[in-house]
Amino acid sequence: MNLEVSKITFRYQKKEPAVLEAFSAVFEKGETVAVLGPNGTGKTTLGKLIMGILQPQEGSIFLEGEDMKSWSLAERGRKIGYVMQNPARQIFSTTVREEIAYGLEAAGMEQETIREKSREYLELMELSGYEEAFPFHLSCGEKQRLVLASVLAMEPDYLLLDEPTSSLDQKRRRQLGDCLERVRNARGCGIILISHDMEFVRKHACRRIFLGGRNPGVGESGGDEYV
Ligand SMILES: Nc1ncnc2c1ncn2[C@@H]1O[C@H](COP(=O)(O)OP(=O)(O)OP(=O)(O)O)[C@@H](O)[C@H]1O
Repeated sequence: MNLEVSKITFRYQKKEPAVLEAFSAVFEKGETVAVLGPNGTGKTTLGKLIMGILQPQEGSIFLEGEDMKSWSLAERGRKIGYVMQNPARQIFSTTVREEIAYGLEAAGMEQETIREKSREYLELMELSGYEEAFPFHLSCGEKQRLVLASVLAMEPDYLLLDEPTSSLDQKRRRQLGDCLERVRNARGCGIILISHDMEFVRKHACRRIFLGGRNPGVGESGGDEYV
């Protein structure tokens, strides 16, 4: 059971150097893999390729052995919950309640289940009481937590989190870390964590992949891969 990125090459412009060249990686269910590297080394690009927002010029991405090339964004999104680097970009409803319910409704869940899941995940992200709030009036950290709540509520097989702690205070980072451990342990969720937050990575990642060569500030561990 895994998500396999196989020899992908991607460039934004034909004549420019490739951001990723023949890049391969395997992300197993039940493990948290951190994707690290200096600014501009292609971490967010890799996330967008996995989600199908970008298409590689070469190579393929397989989910449980199946090439996702022809999958729609929605099909990928049901399997892989994605929290963008700037989560405000993925909020489009006019209330917090509608935002979290949107994906659950699209997945055909009963209204009662939607209410229960919304309550559970808003509470988990400490957003109870914000149900009628206009999401664009929330603080950065609250928006990030709303997107996390919406994505977690879908209980996807994989989570792809691009800088999920960037707007969170220490307490919320800890809560997110605990929550990721829970979804990994309880449901065997595979977690891909794009992050510069080394404390968070050290604590929660089982394995680390470095883009753009070695990162001397980090210290090596047995499972590190340098690409
Ligand atoms: N839409 C785009 N068009 C052209 N070039 C782009 C585009 N998006 C990103 N790039 C370039 O691709 C390279 C990789 O960008 P990317 O955002 O994937 O890096 P990153 O490792 O996530 O960086 P950071 O750590 O700063 O978030 C950078 O040189 C960036 O300028």
